Amino acid sequence: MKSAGSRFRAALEHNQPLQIVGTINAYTALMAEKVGHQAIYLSGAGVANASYGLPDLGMTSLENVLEDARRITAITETPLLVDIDTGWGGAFNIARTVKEMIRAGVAAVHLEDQVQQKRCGHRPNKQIVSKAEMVDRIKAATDARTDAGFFIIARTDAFAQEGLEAAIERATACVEAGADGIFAEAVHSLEDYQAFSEALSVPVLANMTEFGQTPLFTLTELHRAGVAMALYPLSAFRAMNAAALKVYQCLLTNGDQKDVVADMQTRSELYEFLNYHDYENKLDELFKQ
Ligand SMILES: C[C@](O)(C(=O)O)[C@H](CC(=O)O)C(=O)O
Ligand SMILES: [Mg+2]
Repeated sequence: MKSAGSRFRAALEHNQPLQIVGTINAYTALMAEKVGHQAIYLSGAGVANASYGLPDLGMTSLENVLEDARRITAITETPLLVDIDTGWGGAFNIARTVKEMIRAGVAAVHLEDQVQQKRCGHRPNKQIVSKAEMVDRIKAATDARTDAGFFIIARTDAFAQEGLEAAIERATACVEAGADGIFAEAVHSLEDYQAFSEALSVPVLANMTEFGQTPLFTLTELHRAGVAMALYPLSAFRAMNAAALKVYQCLLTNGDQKDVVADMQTRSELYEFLNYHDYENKLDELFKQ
């Protein structure tokens, strides 16, 4: 079996752009895999929000994110991209983060140039570290690779503060430092993506997060702009949250769930994704009366 990183590289080669979908937990990863997605994502915001009920402000740790990543890699071979925020510290911490991610069966990570007290990329008043410091982060990450296939994406949040040219310059420096891909965060237009992809020799990632700074471009539009990876970090999570809220409100208001049963995934659908019957048959076979 090829390493997770090599599987990610293969998926990237065969899908242009490669859709990378957020899977907030192991079960949603199973659903994404079974409907045919080739790459999945563990969002930093998602771990903070869903697993800890916290905002995406750099409050979760390496161990917190690893725990959620391991649950996903234990159940699916679909390559997983993980958001490692700022890498959780200096060069040695970043090296340890990369090694632990590889050990956990993760295929790829993105490491960003915000200060440790980071914010969501689509919020105002983000602060970034110097280009030199970001290059050091990337060098620490690429040097720590214990699997040559492991895919390291440098994310730059520089566009918001410093504009397109400076952001491309920073991205170029990250590529020179060994980054395998560039995540151009919170850019505004297809022309911006085009400029990144034309200037860089590595695949560019576009973040199609909803309710942010970037319009929700189609896959065809992104392809034309030279984008290689399209990320949907929290799309399913946002939809799940709205559905759950509706159920909680309905139970309170109506005193029963009849009005929302039609919105629910059925027991048999759930069992299908879980391969439930295979497990049950095995049990019957092993413990025949
Ligand atoms: C991609 C991201 O880093 C994430 O953690 O999922 C977020 C997504 C979001 O908050 O919409 C980001 O873009 O900063
Ligand atoms: Mg994030």
